[in-house]
Amino acid sequence: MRIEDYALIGDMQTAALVGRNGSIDWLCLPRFDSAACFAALLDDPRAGRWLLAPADADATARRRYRQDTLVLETTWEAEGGCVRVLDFMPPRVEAPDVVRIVEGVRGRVEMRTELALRFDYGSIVPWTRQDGGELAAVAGPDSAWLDAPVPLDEGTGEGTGEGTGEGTGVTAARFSVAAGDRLPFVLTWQQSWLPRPARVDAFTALDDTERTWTGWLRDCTYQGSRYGDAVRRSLLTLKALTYAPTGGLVAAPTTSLPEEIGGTRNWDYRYSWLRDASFTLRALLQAGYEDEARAWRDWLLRAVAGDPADLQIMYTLDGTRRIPEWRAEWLRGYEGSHPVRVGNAAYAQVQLDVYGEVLDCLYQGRRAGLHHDDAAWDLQRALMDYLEGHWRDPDHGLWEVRGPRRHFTHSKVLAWVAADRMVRTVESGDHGGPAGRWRALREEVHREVCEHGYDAERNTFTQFYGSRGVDAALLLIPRLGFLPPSDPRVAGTVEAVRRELGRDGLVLRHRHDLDNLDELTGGEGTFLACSFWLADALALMGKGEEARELFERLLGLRNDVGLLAEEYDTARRRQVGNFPQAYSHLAVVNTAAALEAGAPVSTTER
Ligand SMILES: OC[C@H]1O[C@H](O[C@H]2O[C@H](CO)[C@@H](O)[C@H](O)[C@H]2O)[C@H](O)[C@@H](O)[C@@H]1O
Repeated sequence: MRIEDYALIGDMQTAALVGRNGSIDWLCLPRFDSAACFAALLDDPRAGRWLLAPADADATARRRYRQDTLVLETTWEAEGGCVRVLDFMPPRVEAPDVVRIVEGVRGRVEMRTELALRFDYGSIVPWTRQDGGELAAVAGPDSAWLDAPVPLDEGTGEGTGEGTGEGTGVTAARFSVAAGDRLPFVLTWQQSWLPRPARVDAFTALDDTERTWTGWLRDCTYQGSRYGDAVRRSLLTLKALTYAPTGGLVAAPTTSLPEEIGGTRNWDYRYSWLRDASFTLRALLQAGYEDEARAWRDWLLRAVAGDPADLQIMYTLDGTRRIPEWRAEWLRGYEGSHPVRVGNAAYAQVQLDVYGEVLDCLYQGRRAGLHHDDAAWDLQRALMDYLEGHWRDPDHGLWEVRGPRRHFTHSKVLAWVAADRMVRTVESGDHGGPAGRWRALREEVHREVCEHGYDAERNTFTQFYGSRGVDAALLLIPRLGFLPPSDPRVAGTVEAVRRELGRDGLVLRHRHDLDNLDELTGGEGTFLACSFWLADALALMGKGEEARELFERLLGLRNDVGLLAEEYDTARRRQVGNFPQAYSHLAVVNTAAALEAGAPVSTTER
């Protein structure tokens, strides 16, 4: 199945991907970054999945989310009639649950279900048994129960013709659903040494789940009407990527969905990047969500506590610093794209832009009315002190290139942002600090960037000092307030990005074939967030019509339930990269808000 054939359900601690064919092919329990118990997404059904669909192979499905919720509703037209399946994960009380309710709509439809639990990323077939009328499965630290309203044929699954079958630990059932029937299936997980958690009533859980999501969205202050639906779906998606117990945020709930089909640029995004989280929080703040911003700020204070020299660009959801990267060699990868990576070695990289991202986010939070205590300001000062001594260092840049460190122009621009936001905070009278020194630093960084990061002959800022390439991140220059949109260097850079990185109207983030940027082979799709940034830059430059056209084209790339991956392959016309990706969804919110307000404003003007 294509990446866009999946929909997301989640409980703000983990998430699952449900395929258009009724199969849940990805689920990590109990947390986003735990091992997957369904990993068919990255291999085939033998790596674990849960299918629930009409037995009729020619049945057709229509999907949507119920109102403003994460309850997925799939309506099947099949031989004999019509059925509806509701898939969701209720707000977590004791343990994670996946609930699937089958509702007969018309006539009588034959259904089938096949459950193949495969703990530890598809590698462990649990021991299963019938226990008090339900299926119980256990292996090592994991146990799970399937509470089903129909008799289950345990261990003798009929097989799907796709690799699962008798004797391979597939639990299956066939049953029929008549109009008016409502059949609830509940899968529950628990650590294997603990007793079975209390049973969840599926219908009560449905009400609770709907109430939770619609209640959350009721607090949204976003006013726009033209793009309101898209913005609400993106906000819900961003919220679904937050880890409620700590306030951390994952960049995406998946690992190793490839940036190029069949390629090797496959990464694990189930961690909290300071950059992605800062961007996300600015988008949520813009829509009035202060609680999330406050929770993340507290997460940040805990995660980065200590010496600012030890600041990492990413952490796990609980703030753990070490995220070793390894390969799940037994998984073939999405459509053969291997390796499948777990963990992310980028945690040890130096990416100096992160300081500017965090300081900008905290500055925006304060402007939005978020109360800041002295601990937050002390942290900001410590980060700024560190940056003052290190902004001249080479780094790996925001694209995390796995090659030598360089003087990335975007990283230096963000050093300017850091100094600028600190100066503005002092000027606003909120806090005290050496504003004069920071002002001088701001000047110095600006001068250096304009001297070394700009190629006058080509009239463009360059990816790094002396580089032949450009970088789509430079589209942010006017939005960040580094130069006004009317500056000819901004226009020149936007032109250069379109010329050198443009693909069918969208943009790559950079080119891999110039300057030996990294040691990896193969390419990647156009980067969706950067394509939104192009729309922002165009609007700022007074090209509102072009910006709107591009934005609406980007909205058209969302799947049938409004979701976007990280990238889009314009040649194959399909989404690529991890899915759904916070970067892409927060860009929907930011660009929509800016376009609906007339034209985007720089983050300093908001
Ligand atoms: O493709 C290169 C890099 O891709 C990942 O980084 C990207 O994802 C991060 C999370 O969304 C984002 O913060 C960063 O800007 C992106 O470039 C991956 O994590 C890296 O290891 C990889 O080198």
